[in-house]
Amino acid sequence: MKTADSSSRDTALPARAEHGIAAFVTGTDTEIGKTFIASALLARARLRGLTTLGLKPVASDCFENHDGLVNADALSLQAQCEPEADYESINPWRFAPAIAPHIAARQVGVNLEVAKIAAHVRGQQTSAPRDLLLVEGAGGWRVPLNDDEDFSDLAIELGLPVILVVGLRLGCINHARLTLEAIERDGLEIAGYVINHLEADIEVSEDNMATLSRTLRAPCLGVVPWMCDEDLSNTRHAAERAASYLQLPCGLESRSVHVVQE
Ligand SMILES: Nc1ncnc2c1ncn2[C@@H]1O[C@H](COP(=O)(O)OP(=O)(O)OP(=O)(O)O)[C@@H](O)[C@H]1O
Ligand SMILES: C[C@H](N)[C@H](N)CCCCCC(=O)O
Ligand SMILES: [Mg+2]
Repeated sequence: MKTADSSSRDTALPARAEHGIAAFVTGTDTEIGKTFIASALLARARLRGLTTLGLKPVASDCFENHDGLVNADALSLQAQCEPEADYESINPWRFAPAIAPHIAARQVGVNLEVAKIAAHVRGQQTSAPRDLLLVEGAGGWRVPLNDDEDFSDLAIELGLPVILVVGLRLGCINHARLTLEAIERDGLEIAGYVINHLEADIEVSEDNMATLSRTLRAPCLGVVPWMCDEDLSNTRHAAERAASYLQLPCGLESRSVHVVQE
């Protein structure tokens, strides 16, 4: 049984997005919560009855499992895909070392190219269209893919609006402002930013957040608290919990309704 938002019970099917929304997820740095927030946004969409797909087209820091080389980010995004998506389509380019992807690729003789990666993403959009598609980069906005192209060029080639995840720590105000300036200068729409707490409590966090809100001229899609280890042990549950602090981008929030599975 399905229930509409604000706990009023309603068996009607959720309002579906008229057109799918796709966005590129970048961050103020590496390890600041892009995957965590992207997974939470996908979880929010899924819980509202929308179809979802999360892609991590290029990943370094991969490990071997029974399926071969896999990456934790891609697995986290895969867990939020509705309907399910196969691993290969989520993360076709994967490299073991936990280093910058262009260097990891070069070490094994692979040249990462925007045109090929963009073609893969477009192929997914066409063959498996979803209400919400999120494409996660790696590290920050200007991380290279090769000697001439950056992850930002991939977002530009795809013409995707950008979601900026701001990892709340000392230094993030500068990183967030510079990143938004760069995205604007690159001519892309900013779908919004998310403030993600990287510690239980940082000094003057309210003042930092007020400064971010004053200086980042973009919609704030949410402020996600630091979650303790017990909450993170189940990644699907953690994403669903974080989802409650977020709004979906690009008008998707108002085009969907909360659905509770019984
Ligand atoms: N709000 C939070 N509460 C608790 N842990 C968090 C939170 N946000 C992120 N983390 C943890 O911080 C680590 C880094 O987050 P995440 O992997 O999402 O970073 P990233 O920006 O995607 O990194 P990369 O550049 O490697 O893709 C992960 O272990 C994640 O579970
Ligand atoms: C391995 C790591 N966690 C990320 N996936 C890749 C981060 C690349 C950062 C490159 C840089 O800006 O120096
Ligand atoms: Mg990540």
